[in-house]
Amino acid sequence: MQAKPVSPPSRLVIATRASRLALWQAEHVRGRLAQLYPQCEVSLLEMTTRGDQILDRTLSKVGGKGLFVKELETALLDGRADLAVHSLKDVPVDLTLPFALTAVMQREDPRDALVSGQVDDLAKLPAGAVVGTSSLRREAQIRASYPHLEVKPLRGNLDTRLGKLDRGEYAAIILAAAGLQRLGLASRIRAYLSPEQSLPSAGQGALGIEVMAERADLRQWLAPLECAESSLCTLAERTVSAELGGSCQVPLAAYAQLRDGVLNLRGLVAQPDGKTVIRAQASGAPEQAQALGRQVAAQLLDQGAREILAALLPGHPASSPPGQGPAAG
Ligand SMILES: NCc1[nH]cc(CCC(=O)O)c1CC(=O)O
Repeated sequence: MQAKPVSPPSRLVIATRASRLALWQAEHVRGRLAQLYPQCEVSLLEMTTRGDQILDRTLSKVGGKGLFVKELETALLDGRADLAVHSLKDVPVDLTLPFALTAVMQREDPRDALVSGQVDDLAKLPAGAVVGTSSLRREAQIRASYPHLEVKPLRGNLDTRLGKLDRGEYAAIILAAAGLQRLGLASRIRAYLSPEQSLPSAGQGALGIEVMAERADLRQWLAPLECAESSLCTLAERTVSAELGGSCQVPLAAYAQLRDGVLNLRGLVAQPDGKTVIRAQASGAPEQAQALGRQVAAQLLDQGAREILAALLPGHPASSPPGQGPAAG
């Protein structure tokens, strides 16, 4: 039986954070929707989230899970907005009913980027030079490769972070290439870090659209925004995070690529000081995205991630020996 066709929407409201990057992303979705549904009036509902307000501490210490997402979800719940646009890497892996991640859009550049007034390579910085990032994932990978550098926290939106670099507080900073490119700031990028140098975060560079799961109408309207390849790659990546507990208090990276019909997934767990870095990878059919994610997570745990997680997150299920945690879902 065919699904009953729904008439196109006459009005859609997009919930978004009010940062310049978030607004660019929401406008991007608005543009796509305007093309698909020319009769539809699409507007933005700008919101400030806890993640935007807390600037004095690193998010990992605040317990960052969903900090950029929660407020937008209240707008979906009470009907002020129909959809929320997120950077996928900020969307918790345990997002669950009544909400649903309904579309992952085509991923742009997933890489981390080096921004600096001084060098185009971290290796060229003198001992003790200060590198800015608040991501434990970036910090651990920098410390592992460049133990002579100092890593200091760097918070705030993109403009704030670049301002701090320009005022000389850091010799270099690391940011997601996608954010800089979206805001027309690609000229600030001095070098792109390869996945070998800095394995990206699960979902980095992709946008995710969240709705109330019950809105079947919306899910049908938004389906054309979905990118099958980005969806499979980020599903594999997010499965790694989910299996390892999905915390941003752990240096954790996962990056998948689809090439010639084969999905290749890499994962990494590290100690924040970079003294131990554990890597795993697996390849298979794209339909196996979730299985590959579980496989990479299991390899990481077996190779020592379990001890790292146990030290960083005492009592977490992923840190207990096999068989003692809850069944993986
Ligand atoms: N954690 C904040 C955040 N969330 C998404 C991006 C960049 C855009 C993206 O990855 O899609 C950034 C900034 C950064 O990491 O430099």
